[in-house]
Amino acid sequence: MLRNPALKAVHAATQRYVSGQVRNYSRRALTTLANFPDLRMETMVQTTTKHGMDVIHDPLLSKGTAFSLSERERLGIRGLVPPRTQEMDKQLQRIIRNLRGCRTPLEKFVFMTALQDRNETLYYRLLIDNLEELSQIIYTPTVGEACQRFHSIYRRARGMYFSSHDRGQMAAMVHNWPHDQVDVIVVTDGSRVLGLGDLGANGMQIPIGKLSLYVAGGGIRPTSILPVVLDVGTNNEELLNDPLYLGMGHRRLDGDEYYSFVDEWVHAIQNRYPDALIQFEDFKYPHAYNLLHKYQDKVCCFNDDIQSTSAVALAGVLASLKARGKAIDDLNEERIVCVGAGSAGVGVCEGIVDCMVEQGKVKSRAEAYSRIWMLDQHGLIGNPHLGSEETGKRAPIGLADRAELDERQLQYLKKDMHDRTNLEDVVKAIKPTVILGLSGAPGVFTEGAIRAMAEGVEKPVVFPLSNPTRSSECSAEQAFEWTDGRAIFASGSPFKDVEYKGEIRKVNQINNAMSFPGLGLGITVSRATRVTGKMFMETAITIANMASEDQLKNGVLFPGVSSLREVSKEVAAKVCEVAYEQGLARAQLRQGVSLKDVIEESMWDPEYVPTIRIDGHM
Ligand SMILES: O=C([O-])CC(=O)C(=O)O
Ligand SMILES: [Mg+2]
Repeated sequence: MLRNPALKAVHAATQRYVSGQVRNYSRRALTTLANFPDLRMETMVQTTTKHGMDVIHDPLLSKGTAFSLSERERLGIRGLVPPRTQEMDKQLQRIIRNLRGCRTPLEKFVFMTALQDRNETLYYRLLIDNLEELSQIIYTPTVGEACQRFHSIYRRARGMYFSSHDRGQMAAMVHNWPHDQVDVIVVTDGSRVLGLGDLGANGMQIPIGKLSLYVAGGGIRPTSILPVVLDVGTNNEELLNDPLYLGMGHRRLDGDEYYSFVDEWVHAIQNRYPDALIQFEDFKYPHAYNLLHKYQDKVCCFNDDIQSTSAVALAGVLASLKARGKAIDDLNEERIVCVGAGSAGVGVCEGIVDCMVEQGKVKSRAEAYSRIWMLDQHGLIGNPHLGSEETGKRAPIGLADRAELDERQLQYLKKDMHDRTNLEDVVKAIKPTVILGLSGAPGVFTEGAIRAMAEGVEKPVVFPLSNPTRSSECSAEQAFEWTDGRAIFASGSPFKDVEYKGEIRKVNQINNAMSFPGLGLGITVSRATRVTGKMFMETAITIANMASEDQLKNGVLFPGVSSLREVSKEVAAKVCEVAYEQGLARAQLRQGVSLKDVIEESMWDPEYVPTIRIDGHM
């Protein structure tokens, strides 16, 4: 069909042009490129109507000092950059040296942002080649600090803001975004940024960081992503009183006003980008759930904190079963304590319950719920009508009104235990095999609780999953110390491996970053119309099966962040498979080409490609 001959013709034209055989780029090839924008990537050229400084100052076009002499000529930038053409490897050397010279993680963050604003190709090359080191800067944990300081370190526009004074205008505003093709949108209202609470419009760094991982880890193109903040105000007094704060200076909208605001935005986006995947990020409970339920059957969307966190936590628990010599479908035999009853906590536990039901070893959903003990900031979600005398230590009475618990949280209510029983007493009573932290409350995994857990089981599974590092429920060192080195450990933010009595103990990172880039890639490639629970369940199982026997024996549950592109390919292939199975995929399967090959081909890889200047009349 059109594709192959067209591809070949454009290739040949590029060759002739780049090698200097012809002065002008073939008009025919240009017309093809103009008509089929997708070909630009496959044929490894970038086209532009820009000229001179406009080329240099466009981070999507700029190659810095790497423009070839003939490109400098064609693009009118001869003399505007230093004379020596420097290849990417030399640029990387310089950048790395400067980056490592920064004193603090936040300085590195500012440095990386500046690079992204100058030259995105170089930024993504650097990120991909140093994912483990740099994801800790542009993503968790440093991104947390960058959000807290957003209004002090702000330099340059990126992403879109829709604020309370934009009501009625959003459908028009979306057209201000400069790209016609958008595949993935990450949106936050900044109401619960990681475990740091309400940070209002400062939350913008989160969508930006997540989308950088979509590009670096999932091969989505940098022109096809859109970071968004819905600025519905903030209840953070410090920000409200800070004259440098950049968001709306009023308290948060709530109730109908809030939901109709979000609704206007979703409609506006759907109007211009009907196929884009929308990732809801860092919305507080219960808004997170309500929005998910409102839109998940109507729009291609998901909630990262509820669903991706759930998939990776489930993957961790399943892999830990293997690491403990059990079968992956023995999940129903676990006793799981979950500290945290917000969007992430409830999401993770629902994922575990779904999986138990799917595995078919529980008689009912209620039985699956009975295997999980959930605590919120006041203690166990238990029975308020049991006598209170003999429970021991309890949270101060009167702090909480249990009426605030909703149907979802109440599924976990334990009738035979006192309401608000503290963690240590819960652990002593039930001897959990797994403890999950999704509370955002630093240090809530106390020494007493973890030691009590280690008394009850041979290999305690300890997963403090709150982000960033300072919100972690305990540190890796503490977990190994308190369990005599026996813990199987994973945290949401990275910790270094721990040396315990002369031996290395492995630290795993369970972060939704293992899941969302692959999911987005799978959705984009299959052009799926919806995101489904089955996709997340299969994602979890795929990730859980990635570690080798040897790795599992050594406490490694799955590959680390440095293998994110590999993990994403596997996840994407699975997501595609489910999309076709469920009849949600719109992309045609290509005869004789495996899904994995299609996925691999479609992943963007940051390399400099010839820049072709076209005139504005094309
Ligand atoms: O951003 C992260 O590291 C994971 C996440 O979604 C959260 O903690 O809210
Ligand atoms: Mg999040």
